[in-house]
Amino acid sequence: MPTHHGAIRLGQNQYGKAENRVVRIYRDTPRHQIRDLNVSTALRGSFAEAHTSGDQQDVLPTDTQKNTVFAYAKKIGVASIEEFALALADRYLEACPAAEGARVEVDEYAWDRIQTDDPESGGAGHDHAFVRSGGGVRTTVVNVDGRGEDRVAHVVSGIKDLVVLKSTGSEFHGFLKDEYTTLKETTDRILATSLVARWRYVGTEVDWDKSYDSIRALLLQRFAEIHSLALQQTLNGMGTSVLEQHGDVAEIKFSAPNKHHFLYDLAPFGMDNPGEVFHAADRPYGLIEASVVRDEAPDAGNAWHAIPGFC
Ligand SMILES: O=c1[nH]c(=O)c2[nH]c(=O)[nH]c2[nH]1
Repeated sequence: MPTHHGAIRLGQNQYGKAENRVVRIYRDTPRHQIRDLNVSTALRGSFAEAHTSGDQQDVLPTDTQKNTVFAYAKKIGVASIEEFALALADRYLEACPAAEGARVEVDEYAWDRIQTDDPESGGAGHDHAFVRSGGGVRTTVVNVDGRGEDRVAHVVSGIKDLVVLKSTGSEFHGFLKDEYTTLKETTDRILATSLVARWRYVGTEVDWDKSYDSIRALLLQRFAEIHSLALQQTLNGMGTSVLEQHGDVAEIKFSAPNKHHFLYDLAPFGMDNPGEVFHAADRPYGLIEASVVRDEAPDAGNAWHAIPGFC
């Protein structure tokens, strides 16, 4: 048995209610609106006693955190996931004096109106029937430290599960080779990924929905436009465009599995295969992670606290 020296103490900790699935319907007119959320909350601060002696007097229960999410969906509504998360974080810090910081993560699932042939809808879709949209899950992670004059708020928003593919316009060649290299060089391959992108805002005076729609559209546009020499180069190009066009974004991080599509060998069946039939390999996948940052960006502080999956 090795001998270990030194005192043993409680390390970093936080606690909250994960994955509150709250759906807010706006039904003030016959044309309903929906905001469909997955909200996770966590408090950090002076909670040592809860872990050591088991004294819970400073602990705002996770059950209360959950109730607050649902109560706030009614009380203040969901103007945007960022506004909702910021309001919740401030509320938890007000309600729980021992908390020094609050982290609220919100995913939002988008719904489209179902298109019917009803002439009255004028092609604008049904008033109260929806179909879940593909095309990525909107995310935000809000961290608020302190209260009043000492309050510091960080917002990292993003998109995940954005599955995109180019059937040409992607090359990969000129790479380093050793005795284990078998990969063939190519000037025409499929490029596909399930993108996660998260970007950090400089402040909180942002038109959140507009900014999200614009960055999402820009990411897709640049993925389509950039003639890819590697997924790395595509990600850097996408991130650079976001920072160029959005002065309120300090940095953007990507995590992108390279969803390999291998040309299937049809020669045994006497057929050629000029980029037509592929095996979509599930795993292993190349995992490409990159961030693009603005030199003079303010310090990230706790902005990336407990966001896994990025380098
Ligand atoms: O876009 C790519 N980047 C890589 O680093 C890589 N490595 C590899 O085998 N294929 C690819 N494709």
